[in-house]
Amino acid sequence: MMSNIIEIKNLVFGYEEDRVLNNISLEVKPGEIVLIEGENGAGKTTFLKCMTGLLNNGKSIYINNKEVYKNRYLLKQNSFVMSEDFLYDYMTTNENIVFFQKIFKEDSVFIDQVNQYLKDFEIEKYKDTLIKNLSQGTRSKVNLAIMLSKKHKLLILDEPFTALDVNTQEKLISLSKKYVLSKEKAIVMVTHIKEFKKIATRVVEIKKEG
Ligand SMILES: Nc1ncnc2c1ncn2[C@@H]1O[C@H](COP(=O)(O)OP(=O)(O)OP(=O)(O)O)[C@@H](O)[C@H]1O
Repeated sequence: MMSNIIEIKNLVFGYEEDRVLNNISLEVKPGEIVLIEGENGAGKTTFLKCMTGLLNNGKSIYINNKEVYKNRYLLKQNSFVMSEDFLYDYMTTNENIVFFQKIFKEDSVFIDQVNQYLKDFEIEKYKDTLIKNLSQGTRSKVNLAIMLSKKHKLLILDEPFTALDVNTQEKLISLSKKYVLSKEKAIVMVTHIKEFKKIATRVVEIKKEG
């Protein structure tokens, strides 16, 4: 029996009084690419943020049969690319990489891997540039290089392509296919890009409340 990478059990969440997510459950297995669909405002981003622990403190989210709430170290196996990144504007690309290595408690393999992605994405020349001076697309690539290099079992993607060129989109798609084939990692994503939707192994719809 393959164990789940993550389980969401009866998740209920609302920002104020109104519920956005009402009793959502989902189990994700290694090798799956789950596409989350739903109309605008249905709660797709909210759902992904609950999965990452950015909202709701990890309540109702289970990794290794333990609730992330009170066991936040479990989040270590998640990596996520959301519409906003967490890069520091007044540090260079390189300084951000070293900073995130510390935050994620990664070893030197992490640095080598990020540098390889910088090469693959053809943005090596921006290593000593302040993040605030990068174009949106280059910035997204730096973030992606960092997040893909973090050790993870689950990659959470919320419209990661908005600022990415077709070349980088293709690289991310072929990387994702490897996740499916190796059956070691999984992806949960929200995207409107057709090419990326095609590689989903499952579609889950979130319905708007009320
Ligand atoms: N920070 C917030 N504070 C209060 N309400 C919020 C906040 N973020 C989102 N909402 C509300 O929660 C609901 C779900 O929003 P969410 O962004 O999760 O939907 P979505 O399905 O991702 O939408 P879209 O397809 O438009 O990106 C919406 O009614 C939205 O107005």
